[in-house]
Amino acid sequence: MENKTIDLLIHHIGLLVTMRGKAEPRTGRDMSEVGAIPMGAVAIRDGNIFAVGREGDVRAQIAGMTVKQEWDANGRLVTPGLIDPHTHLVHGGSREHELSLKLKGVPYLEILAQGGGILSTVRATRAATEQELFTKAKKSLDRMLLFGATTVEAKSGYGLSVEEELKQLRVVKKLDQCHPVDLVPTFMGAHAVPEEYRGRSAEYVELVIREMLPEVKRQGLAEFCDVFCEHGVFSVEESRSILTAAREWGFGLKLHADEIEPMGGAQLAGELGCISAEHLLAATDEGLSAMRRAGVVAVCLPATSFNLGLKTHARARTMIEMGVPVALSTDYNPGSSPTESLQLVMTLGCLNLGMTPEEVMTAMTINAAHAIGRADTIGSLEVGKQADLVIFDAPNLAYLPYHFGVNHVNAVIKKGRVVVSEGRLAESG
Ligand SMILES: N=CN[C@@H](CCC(=O)O)C(=O)O
Ligand SMILES: [Zn+2]
Repeated sequence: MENKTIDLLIHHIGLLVTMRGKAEPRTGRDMSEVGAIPMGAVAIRDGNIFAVGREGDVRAQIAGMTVKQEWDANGRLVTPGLIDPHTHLVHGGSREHELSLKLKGVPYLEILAQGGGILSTVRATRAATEQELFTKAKKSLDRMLLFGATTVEAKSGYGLSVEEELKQLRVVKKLDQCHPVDLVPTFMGAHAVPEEYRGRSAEYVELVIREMLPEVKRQGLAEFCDVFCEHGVFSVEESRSILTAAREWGFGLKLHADEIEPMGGAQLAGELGCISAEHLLAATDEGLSAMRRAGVVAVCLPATSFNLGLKTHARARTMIEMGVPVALSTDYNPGSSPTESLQLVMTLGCLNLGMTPEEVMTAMTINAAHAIGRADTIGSLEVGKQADLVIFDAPNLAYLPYHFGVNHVNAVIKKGRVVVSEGRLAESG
Protein backbone atom coordinates (compact mmCIF):
# COMPACT_ATOMS: atom_id res chain seq x y z
CA MET A 1 0.00 0.00 0.00
CA GLU A 2 1.20 3.48 -0.88
CA ASN A 3 2.51 5.27 2.23
CA LYS A 4 0.92 8.66 1.84
CA THR A 5 2.03 11.65 3.83
CA ILE A 6 0.02 13.96 6.06
CA ASP A 7 1.59 17.42 6.01
CA LEU A 8 -0.07 18.70 9.15
CA LEU A 9 -2.17 17.06 11.84
CA ILE A 10 -4.03 19.38 14.16
CA HIS A 11 -5.05 17.40 17.21
CA HIS A 12 -6.32 17.89 20.78
CA ILE A 13 -9.04 20.24 19.52
CA GLY A 14 -11.47 20.94 22.38
CA LEU A 15 -14.34 21.82 20.05
CA LEU A 16 -14.17 21.43 16.28
CA VAL A 17 -16.81 23.41 14.38
CA THR A 18 -16.99 21.90 10.90
CA MET A 19 -20.10 23.46 9.26
CA ARG A 20 -20.31 20.15 7.38
CA GLY A 21 -23.49 19.19 5.64
CA LYS A 22 -25.62 20.93 3.07
CA ALA A 23 -24.23 22.22 -0.21
CA GLU A 24 -26.83 25.01 -0.45
CA PRO A 25 -26.73 28.26 1.54
CA ARG A 26 -28.08 27.68 5.06
CA THR A 27 -31.48 29.07 5.94
CA GLY A 28 -33.84 28.94 8.92
CA ARG A 29 -32.96 26.31 11.53
CA ASP A 30 -30.10 25.00 9.42
CA MET A 31 -28.21 28.18 10.30
CA SER A 32 -27.85 26.74 13.82
CA GLU A 33 -26.36 23.44 12.61
CA VAL A 34 -22.63 23.99 12.92
CA GLY A 35 -21.48 20.35 12.90
CA ALA A 36 -19.61 20.66 16.22
CA ILE A 37 -17.39 17.74 17.27
CA PRO A 38 -15.78 17.58 20.73
CA MET A 39 -12.19 16.29 20.96
CA GLY A 40 -11.52 16.60 17.25
CA ALA A 41 -8.62 16.53 14.83
CA VAL A 42 -7.94 17.65 11.24
CA ALA A 43 -5.41 15.97 8.94
CA ILE A 44 -4.13 18.08 6.05
CA ARG A 45 -2.42 16.97 2.86
CA ASP A 46 -1.42 19.13 -0.14
CA GLY A 47 -3.30 22.13 1.28
CA ASN A 48 -6.57 20.25 1.52
CA ILE A 49 -8.44 18.42 4.25
CA PHE A 50 -7.65 14.72 4.16
CA ALA A 51 -9.54 13.66 7.29
CA VAL A 52 -11.64 15.53 9.85
CA GLY A 53 -13.65 14.38 12.84
CA ARG A 54 -13.14 12.88 16.27
CA GLU A 55 -9.47 12.54 17.04
CA GLY A 56 -9.67 8.76 17.43
CA ASP A 57 -11.40 8.40 14.05
CA VAL A 58 -8.95 10.69 12.28
CA ARG A 59 -5.96 8.86 13.75
CA ALA A 60 -7.48 5.55 12.64
CA GLN A 61 -7.93 6.90 9.10
CA ILE A 62 -4.33 8.03 8.83
CA ALA A 63 -2.79 5.02 10.56
CA GLY A 64 0.37 3.96 8.74
CA MET A 65 0.81 7.33 7.06
CA THR A 66 3.77 9.57 7.78
CA VAL A 67 2.77 12.75 9.65
CA LYS A 68 5.25 15.53 8.89
CA GLN A 69 4.04 18.02 11.51
CA GLU A 70 1.71 17.75 14.48
CA TRP A 71 0.04 20.81 16.02
CA ASP A 72 -1.40 20.56 19.51
CA ALA A 73 -4.49 22.80 19.71
CA ASN A 74 -4.42 22.40 23.49
CA GLY A 75 -8.16 22.01 23.86
CA ARG A 76 -8.95 25.19 21.92
CA LEU A 77 -11.84 25.95 19.55
CA VAL A 78 -11.27 25.36 15.83
CA THR A 79 -13.53 26.73 13.08
CA PRO A 80 -13.34 27.11 9.31
CA GLY A 81 -11.35 30.17 8.21
CA LEU A 82 -13.61 33.21 8.46
CA ILE A 83 -14.79 34.74 5.20
CA ASP A 84 -15.41 38.46 4.81
CA PRO A 85 -17.74 38.76 1.79
CA HIS A 86 -18.02 42.57 1.56
CA THR A 87 -15.13 45.02 1.93
CA HIS A 88 -13.86 48.23 0.38
CA LEU A 89 -10.30 47.17 1.20
CA VAL A 90 -8.32 49.34 -1.21
CA HIS A 91 -8.61 53.10 -0.73
CA GLY A 92 -6.59 56.19 0.04
CA GLY A 93 -6.84 58.33 3.18
CA SER A 94 -9.17 58.10 6.15
CA ARG A 95 -12.24 60.02 7.31
CA GLU A 96 -11.92 60.58 11.05
CA HIS A 97 -12.81 64.25 10.35
CA GLU A 98 -16.38 63.08 9.66
CA LEU A 99 -16.78 61.94 13.26
CA SER A 100 -17.56 65.46 14.49
CA LEU A 101 -20.17 65.90 11.71
CA LYS A 102 -21.71 62.59 12.68
CA LEU A 103 -21.79 63.63 16.34
CA LYS A 104 -23.65 66.78 15.28
CA GLY A 105 -26.21 64.54 13.60
CA VAL A 106 -25.33 65.19 9.94
CA PRO A 107 -26.65 62.14 8.05
CA TYR A 108 -24.35 59.92 5.96
CA LEU A 109 -26.06 60.79 2.66
CA GLU A 110 -25.94 64.52 3.50
CA ILE A 111 -22.15 64.34 3.95
CA LEU A 112 -21.95 62.64 0.55
CA ALA A 113 -24.24 65.22 -1.08
CA GLN A 114 -21.89 67.95 0.21
CA GLY A 115 -18.97 66.34 -1.62
CA GLY A 116 -17.63 64.48 1.42
CA GLY A 117 -18.05 60.82 2.35
CA ILE A 118 -17.27 58.47 -0.53
CA LEU A 119 -16.25 61.47 -2.69
CA SER A 120 -13.64 62.53 -0.15
CA THR A 121 -12.14 59.03 -0.33
CA VAL A 122 -12.27 59.22 -4.15
CA ARG A 123 -10.04 62.32 -4.01
CA ALA A 124 -7.60 60.59 -1.65
CA THR A 125 -7.56 57.39 -3.72
CA ARG A 126 -6.94 59.23 -6.97
CA ALA A 127 -4.10 61.15 -5.32
CA ALA A 128 -2.42 57.97 -4.08
CA THR A 129 0.02 55.91 -6.13
CA GLU A 130 -0.63 52.25 -6.76
CA GLN A 131 2.22 51.41 -4.38
CA GLU A 132 0.76 53.62 -1.63
CA LEU A 133 -2.64 51.95 -2.02
CA PHE A 134 -0.97 48.55 -1.91
CA THR A 135 0.98 49.30 1.26
CA LYS A 136 -2.08 50.67 3.05
CA ALA A 137 -4.38 47.84 1.97
CA LYS A 138 -1.79 45.20 2.89
CA LYS A 139 -1.70 46.53 6.45
CA SER A 140 -5.47 46.14 6.67
CA LEU A 141 -5.36 42.69 5.10
CA ASP A 142 -2.75 41.61 7.66
CA ARG A 143 -5.14 42.78 10.39
CA MET A 144 -8.04 40.89 8.84
CA LEU A 145 -5.92 37.74 8.81
CA LEU A 146 -4.87 38.28 12.42
CA PHE A 147 -8.58 38.48 13.31
CA GLY A 148 -9.24 35.17 11.53
CA ALA A 149 -10.24 36.03 7.94
CA THR A 150 -8.78 33.71 5.30
CA THR A 151 -10.80 34.91 2.27
CA VAL A 152 -11.92 38.49 1.67
CA GLU A 153 -14.00 40.10 -1.06
CA ALA A 154 -12.64 43.50 -2.15
CA LYS A 155 -14.47 46.15 -4.17
CA SER A 156 -13.24 49.00 -6.30
CA GLY A 157 -15.39 52.14 -6.29
CA TYR A 158 -13.13 54.95 -5.11
CA GLY A 159 -11.62 55.57 -8.54
CA LEU A 160 -14.74 56.36 -10.58
CA SER A 161 -12.88 56.73 -13.88
CA VAL A 162 -11.67 53.96 -16.15
CA GLU A 163 -8.00 54.30 -15.19
CA GLU A 164 -8.59 54.87 -11.48
CA GLU A 165 -10.94 51.91 -11.14
CA LEU A 166 -8.38 49.72 -12.91
CA LYS A 167 -5.70 51.04 -10.56
CA GLN A 168 -7.67 49.90 -7.50
CA LEU A 169 -8.41 46.50 -9.03
CA ARG A 170 -4.76 45.96 -9.95
CA VAL A 171 -3.91 46.48 -6.27
CA VAL A 172 -6.48 43.82 -5.33
CA LYS A 173 -4.93 41.42 -7.85
CA LYS A 174 -1.39 42.06 -6.63
CA LEU A 175 -2.41 41.56 -3.00
CA ASP A 176 -4.18 38.35 -3.90
CA GLN A 177 -1.01 37.09 -5.54
CA CYS A 178 1.34 37.85 -2.68
CA HIS A 179 -0.74 37.64 0.50
CA PRO A 180 -1.89 34.46 2.27
CA VAL A 181 -5.49 35.73 2.32
CA ASP A 182 -7.39 35.01 -0.91
CA LEU A 183 -9.10 38.04 -2.40
CA VAL A 184 -12.26 38.00 -4.49
CA PRO A 185 -12.40 41.12 -6.68
CA THR A 186 -15.58 43.11 -7.33
CA PHE A 187 -15.88 46.04 -9.73
CA MET A 188 -17.96 48.85 -8.20
CA GLY A 189 -17.56 51.79 -10.57
CA ALA A 190 -21.15 52.67 -9.65
CA HIS A 191 -20.35 53.49 -6.02
CA ALA A 192 -21.07 57.21 -6.43
CA VAL A 193 -21.39 59.75 -9.22
CA PRO A 194 -17.99 61.49 -9.37
CA GLU A 195 -17.81 65.26 -8.92
CA GLU A 196 -16.94 65.89 -12.58
CA TYR A 197 -20.26 64.23 -13.54
CA ARG A 198 -22.36 66.04 -10.91
CA GLY A 199 -25.89 66.48 -12.30
CA ARG A 200 -25.04 64.17 -15.24
CA SER A 201 -25.52 60.77 -13.68
CA ALA A 202 -26.98 59.29 -16.88
CA GLU A 203 -23.71 60.07 -18.68
CA TYR A 204 -21.72 58.50 -15.87
CA VAL A 205 -23.87 55.36 -16.03
CA GLU A 206 -23.09 55.22 -19.77
CA LEU A 207 -19.36 55.47 -18.98
CA VAL A 208 -19.66 52.57 -16.53
CA ILE A 209 -21.56 50.45 -19.06
CA ARG A 210 -19.73 51.35 -22.28
CA GLU A 211 -16.15 51.73 -21.07
CA MET A 212 -15.53 50.46 -17.56
CA LEU A 213 -17.29 47.09 -17.66
CA PRO A 214 -15.71 45.98 -20.98
CA GLU A 215 -12.22 47.08 -19.91
CA VAL A 216 -12.41 45.46 -16.48
CA LYS A 217 -13.61 42.29 -18.21
CA ARG A 218 -10.91 42.46 -20.91
CA GLN A 219 -8.22 42.73 -18.25
CA GLY A 220 -9.83 39.99 -16.12
CA LEU A 221 -9.70 42.16 -13.01
CA ALA A 222 -13.05 41.41 -11.39
CA GLU A 223 -15.42 38.53 -10.87
CA PHE A 224 -18.44 40.45 -9.58
CA CYS A 225 -20.09 43.80 -10.27
CA ASP A 226 -21.75 45.78 -7.49
CA VAL A 227 -23.84 49.00 -7.49
CA PHE A 228 -24.80 51.39 -4.66
CA CYS A 229 -28.57 51.57 -5.26
CA GLU A 230 -29.66 54.37 -2.93
CA HIS A 231 -31.59 57.61 -2.87
CA GLY A 232 -29.37 60.31 -4.42
CA VAL A 233 -26.77 57.78 -5.62
CA PHE A 234 -27.98 55.28 -8.28
CA SER A 235 -31.68 54.69 -8.89
CA VAL A 236 -33.26 51.26 -9.30
CA GLU A 237 -33.43 51.83 -13.08
CA GLU A 238 -29.78 52.87 -13.30
CA SER A 239 -28.75 49.93 -11.12
CA ARG A 240 -30.77 47.56 -13.29
CA SER A 241 -29.10 48.81 -16.50
CA ILE A 242 -25.59 48.53 -15.05
CA LEU A 243 -26.14 45.06 -13.60
CA THR A 244 -27.88 43.81 -16.74
CA ALA A 245 -24.89 44.92 -18.81
CA ALA A 246 -22.55 43.37 -16.25
CA ARG A 247 -24.39 40.07 -16.50
CA GLU A 248 -23.97 40.14 -20.27
CA TRP A 249 -20.23 40.52 -19.76
CA GLY A 250 -20.27 37.48 -17.49
CA PHE A 251 -19.88 39.16 -14.09
CA GLY A 252 -21.67 37.78 -11.04
CA LEU A 253 -24.00 40.39 -9.56
CA LYS A 254 -24.11 42.08 -6.16
CA LEU A 255 -26.16 45.05 -4.97
CA HIS A 256 -25.92 47.56 -2.11
CA ALA A 257 -29.65 47.52 -1.55
CA ASP A 258 -32.09 49.39 0.70
CA GLU A 259 -29.41 50.57 3.13
CA ILE A 260 -31.05 53.82 4.11
CA GLU A 261 -34.28 54.24 2.13
CA PRO A 262 -36.65 51.45 1.05
CA MET A 263 -35.89 51.78 -2.67
CA GLY A 264 -36.93 48.37 -3.99
CA GLY A 265 -33.29 47.27 -4.08
CA ALA A 266 -34.01 43.88 -2.52
CA GLN A 267 -36.70 43.27 -5.17
CA LEU A 268 -34.20 44.20 -7.86
CA ALA A 269 -31.63 41.79 -6.42
CA GLY A 270 -34.28 39.04 -6.58
CA GLU A 271 -35.37 40.01 -10.09
CA LEU A 272 -31.80 39.92 -11.42
CA GLY A 273 -30.81 36.81 -9.46
CA CYS A 274 -27.92 38.55 -7.72
CA ILE A 275 -25.61 36.26 -5.76
CA SER A 276 -25.96 38.63 -2.79
CA ALA A 277 -27.62 41.84 -1.65
CA GLU A 278 -25.92 44.01 0.96
CA HIS A 279 -27.02 46.17 3.95
CA LEU A 280 -30.83 45.77 3.61
CA LEU A 281 -31.78 47.77 6.73
CA ALA A 282 -34.78 49.22 4.94
CA ALA A 283 -35.70 46.14 2.89
CA THR A 284 -39.41 45.38 2.92
CA ASP A 285 -41.01 41.95 3.45
CA GLU A 286 -41.81 41.98 -0.26
CA GLY A 287 -38.16 42.62 -1.10
CA LEU A 288 -36.96 39.88 1.22
CA SER A 289 -39.48 37.46 -0.31
CA ALA A 290 -38.10 38.24 -3.76
CA MET A 291 -34.61 37.50 -2.45
CA ARG A 292 -35.74 34.24 -0.87
CA ARG A 293 -37.37 33.08 -4.10
CA ALA A 294 -34.20 33.79 -6.07
CA GLY A 295 -31.84 32.39 -3.40
CA VAL A 296 -30.03 35.71 -2.93
CA VAL A 297 -27.73 35.76 0.12
CA ALA A 298 -28.40 38.70 2.47
CA VAL A 299 -25.06 40.16 3.54
CA CYS A 300 -25.75 42.02 6.79
CA LEU A 301 -23.27 44.62 8.00
CA PRO A 302 -23.93 45.36 11.68
CA ALA A 303 -20.65 47.24 12.19
CA THR A 304 -21.91 49.80 9.67
CA SER A 305 -25.26 50.46 11.34
CA PHE A 306 -23.43 50.57 14.69
CA ASN A 307 -20.83 53.03 13.43
CA LEU A 308 -23.40 55.23 11.68
CA GLY A 309 -25.21 55.46 15.01
CA LEU A 310 -28.41 54.13 13.52
CA LYS A 311 -31.25 53.09 15.79
CA THR A 312 -32.35 50.38 13.39
CA HIS A 313 -30.50 47.35 12.08
CA ALA A 314 -30.97 44.79 9.35
CA ARG A 315 -33.83 42.44 10.23
CA ALA A 316 -31.70 39.32 10.40
CA ARG A 317 -34.22 37.40 12.53
CA THR A 318 -36.99 38.02 10.02
CA MET A 319 -34.66 37.01 7.19
CA ILE A 320 -33.71 33.77 8.93
CA GLU A 321 -37.34 32.96 9.71
CA MET A 322 -38.38 33.75 6.13
CA GLY A 323 -35.75 31.42 4.69
CA VAL A 324 -33.32 34.03 3.37
CA PRO A 325 -29.70 32.88 3.82
CA VAL A 326 -27.80 35.40 5.96
CA ALA A 327 -24.08 36.18 5.78
CA LEU A 328 -22.16 38.72 7.87
CA SER A 329 -19.28 40.99 6.93
CA THR A 330 -17.20 43.88 8.24
CA ASP A 331 -17.99 46.18 5.26
CA TYR A 332 -14.48 47.47 6.01
CA ASN A 333 -14.29 50.96 4.48
CA PRO A 334 -12.93 54.35 5.58
CA GLY A 335 -16.34 55.96 6.16
CA SER A 336 -19.18 53.91 7.48
CA SER A 337 -17.21 50.95 8.86
CA PRO A 338 -13.52 51.46 9.54
CA THR A 339 -12.88 48.10 11.19
CA GLU A 340 -11.13 44.96 9.97
CA SER A 341 -12.45 42.81 12.83
CA LEU A 342 -14.92 40.06 12.03
CA GLN A 343 -14.84 39.27 15.76
CA LEU A 344 -16.38 42.67 16.51
CA VAL A 345 -19.01 41.85 13.89
CA MET A 346 -19.75 38.61 15.78
CA THR A 347 -20.68 40.61 18.86
CA LEU A 348 -22.78 43.10 16.90
CA GLY A 349 -24.43 40.26 14.99
CA CYS A 350 -25.57 38.80 18.32
CA LEU A 351 -26.41 41.96 20.24
CA ASN A 352 -27.81 44.17 17.46
CA LEU A 353 -29.15 41.66 14.96
CA GLY A 354 -30.35 39.09 17.52
CA MET A 355 -28.43 36.21 15.94
CA THR A 356 -27.14 33.31 18.02
CA PRO A 357 -23.39 32.49 18.09
CA GLU A 358 -24.09 29.43 15.91
CA GLU A 359 -25.98 31.53 13.33
CA VAL A 360 -23.18 34.09 13.39
CA MET A 361 -20.58 31.40 12.67
CA THR A 362 -22.68 30.05 9.79
CA ALA A 363 -23.00 33.58 8.45
CA MET A 364 -19.20 34.10 8.47
CA THR A 365 -18.24 30.75 7.01
CA ILE A 366 -20.42 28.67 4.71
CA ASN A 367 -23.02 31.36 3.93
CA ALA A 368 -20.30 33.95 3.35
CA ALA A 369 -18.66 31.46 0.98
CA HIS A 370 -21.93 31.24 -0.93
CA ALA A 371 -22.13 35.04 -1.10
CA ILE A 372 -18.88 35.06 -3.08
CA GLY A 373 -19.38 31.88 -5.08
CA ARG A 374 -16.72 29.85 -3.24
CA ALA A 375 -18.78 27.31 -1.28
CA ASP A 376 -17.37 24.39 -3.25
CA THR A 377 -13.86 24.98 -1.87
CA ILE A 378 -14.15 26.92 1.42
CA GLY A 379 -16.57 27.73 4.25
CA SER A 380 -16.60 24.30 5.94
CA LEU A 381 -14.13 21.72 7.16
CA GLU A 382 -14.89 18.71 4.99
CA VAL A 383 -12.72 16.15 3.22
CA GLY A 384 -11.38 17.56 -0.05
CA LYS A 385 -12.00 21.19 0.81
CA GLN A 386 -9.23 23.75 1.21
CA ALA A 387 -7.55 23.57 4.63
CA ASP A 388 -8.42 27.08 5.83
CA LEU A 389 -9.05 27.12 9.56
CA VAL A 390 -8.76 29.21 12.68
CA ILE A 391 -7.67 28.11 16.16
CA PHE A 392 -9.33 30.38 18.71
CA ASP A 393 -8.19 30.69 22.30
CA ALA A 394 -11.76 30.08 23.42
CA PRO A 395 -13.62 27.14 24.95
CA ASN A 396 -16.76 27.41 22.82
CA LEU A 397 -18.48 29.48 20.11
CA ALA A 398 -20.45 31.74 22.46
CA TYR A 399 -17.22 32.90 24.08
CA LEU A 400 -16.20 34.75 20.91
CA PRO A 401 -19.04 37.33 20.76
CA TYR A 402 -19.35 37.33 24.56
CA HIS A 403 -15.79 38.43 25.38
CA PHE A 404 -15.74 41.32 22.96
CA GLY A 405 -13.23 43.92 21.88
CA VAL A 406 -10.23 41.58 21.98
CA ASN A 407 -8.68 39.21 19.47
CA HIS A 408 -9.16 35.53 20.33
CA VAL A 409 -7.16 34.14 17.40
CA ASN A 410 -4.33 31.86 18.44
CA ALA A 411 -3.42 30.50 15.01
CA VAL A 412 -4.61 30.53 11.40
CA ILE A 413 -3.98 27.82 8.82
CA LYS A 414 -4.40 28.86 5.17
CA LYS A 415 -4.26 26.18 2.46
CA GLY A 416 -2.57 23.94 5.00
CA ARG A 417 0.15 26.44 5.98
CA VAL A 418 0.43 28.04 9.40
CA VAL A 419 0.16 31.77 8.63
CA VAL A 420 -0.66 33.06 12.12
CA SER A 421 0.92 31.52 15.19
CA GLU A 422 0.52 32.63 18.83
CA GLY A 423 -1.56 35.55 17.52
CA ARG A 424 1.23 36.86 15.26
CA LEU A 425 1.82 36.72 11.52
CA ALA A 426 3.99 33.70 10.87
CA GLU A 427 5.22 35.11 7.58
CA SER A 428 4.89 38.32 5.68
CA GLY A 429 3.17 38.51 2.31
N1 LIG B 1 -22.83 52.40 1.32
C1 LIG B 1 -22.02 52.48 0.43
N2 LIG B 1 -20.74 52.11 0.42
C2 LIG B 1 -19.99 51.75 1.57
C3 LIG B 1 -19.49 52.93 2.31
C4 LIG B 1 -18.43 53.59 1.57
C5 LIG B 1 -17.90 54.83 2.23
O1 LIG B 1 -18.59 55.49 3.04
O2 LIG B 1 -16.76 55.16 1.89
C6 LIG B 1 -20.74 50.79 2.44
O3 LIG B 1 -21.06 49.72 1.94
O4 LIG B 1 -21.02 51.06 3.61
ZN1 LIG C 1 -20.16 48.38 0.80
